[in-house]
Amino acid sequence: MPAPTKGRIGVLLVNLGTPDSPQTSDVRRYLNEFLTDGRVVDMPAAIRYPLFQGLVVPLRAPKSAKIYQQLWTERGSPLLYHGLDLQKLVQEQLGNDYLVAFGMRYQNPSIEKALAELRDAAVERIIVLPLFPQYAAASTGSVQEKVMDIVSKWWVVPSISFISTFANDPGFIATIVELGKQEMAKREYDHIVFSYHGIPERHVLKGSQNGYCKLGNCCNSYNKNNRYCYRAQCYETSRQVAAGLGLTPDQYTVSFQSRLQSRLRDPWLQPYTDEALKPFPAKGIKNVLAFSPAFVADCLETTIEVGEEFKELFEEAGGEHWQLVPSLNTHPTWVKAVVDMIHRN
Ligand SMILES: C=CC1=C(C)c2cc3[nH]c(cc4nc(cc5[nH]c(cc1n2)c(C)c5CCC(=O)O)C(CCC(=O)O)=C4C)c(C)c3C=C
Ligand SMILES: [Fe+2]
Ligand SMILES: [Fe+2]
Repeated sequence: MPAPTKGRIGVLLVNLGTPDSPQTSDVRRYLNEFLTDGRVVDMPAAIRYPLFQGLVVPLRAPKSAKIYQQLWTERGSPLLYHGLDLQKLVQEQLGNDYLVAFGMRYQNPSIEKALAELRDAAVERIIVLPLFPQYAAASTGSVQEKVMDIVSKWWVVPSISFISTFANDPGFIATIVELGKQEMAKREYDHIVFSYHGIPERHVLKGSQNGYCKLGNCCNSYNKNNRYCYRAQCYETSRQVAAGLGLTPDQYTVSFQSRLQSRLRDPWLQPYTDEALKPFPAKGIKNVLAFSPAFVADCLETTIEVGEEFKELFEEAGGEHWQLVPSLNTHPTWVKAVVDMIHRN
């Protein structure tokens, strides 16, 4: 009997999500879905839903909508169109043996729709690449949970694998180094900042395997004990990029941004970027180059928070030049890095 012909391999690229439009109603819908995810806000559901849907989101949505209006382009949200462009380029390079779909964890295009495309094409197996370089239970973990939730309800459950972290992937690092070198060729910088999306310290401790991670020196090396520790991965990405740029440890700072202020005042990973940059000018650091290596595409957290808000804070503190390095977006080295990760999987 002839062996069945080989099927196509399904690839699912997933990013976090963005509102359908910058109107308050769409931002509210997005934030409601995002902030009631138990992996993002890890409170009991009986408190999380009324607190966030009833109080936090209604207050936050109009303010966030104004920021999204600043970010929005003719093509819509950068996180979305860069994702769709990446999908197209990766598909072209992988060729017809693969089918590449793109989905968002929150809002659209949904993961349900993207997975249905792969199922309808009868792919042989599925490789899922959450587009978060450093594993966090709130980002990568949430995508994994959602994908497993959906696929587990299919009558035929295909083989499925996840690329859970690429914090030190050579192609990922090489792209950031290339982008950094381009900026460093234009002018001299006194200092480099690697600003990562923050998470509550509690999330790091909850994810600590064998009690290894204690928010101390444990994260200073990246090893089999802290492979999925978000903080250790952020340091690892920074070390690798710094090595590629020929920086010594005193020439760069690793810090964390975007903390969700709450009355609970639970600590997030520190130092906080907005606080870390303020003393720079007084120390003679007047020109700063800032990287956002937790994001593979430009979004609110890079363009607005790092590119505009931190720049303003830095200048208010006496700084002269604050420059954001653009995200990887569809840089050819990054597209190839994604293709290589899929081939290796
Ligand atoms: C890099 C991966 C991300 C992690 C980890 C993460 C954790 C996390 N985020 C929030 C709260 C918010 N994040 C928001 C925006 C946002 N977050 C990520 C990525 C990670 N978040 C991205 C790519 C974006 C940008 C989306 C875009 O449309 O451009 C927002 C919304 C913006 C706002 O209203 O200010 C919130 C809120 C928490 C609480 C958290 C971990 C616990
Ligand atoms: Fe976030
Ligand atoms: Fe750690």
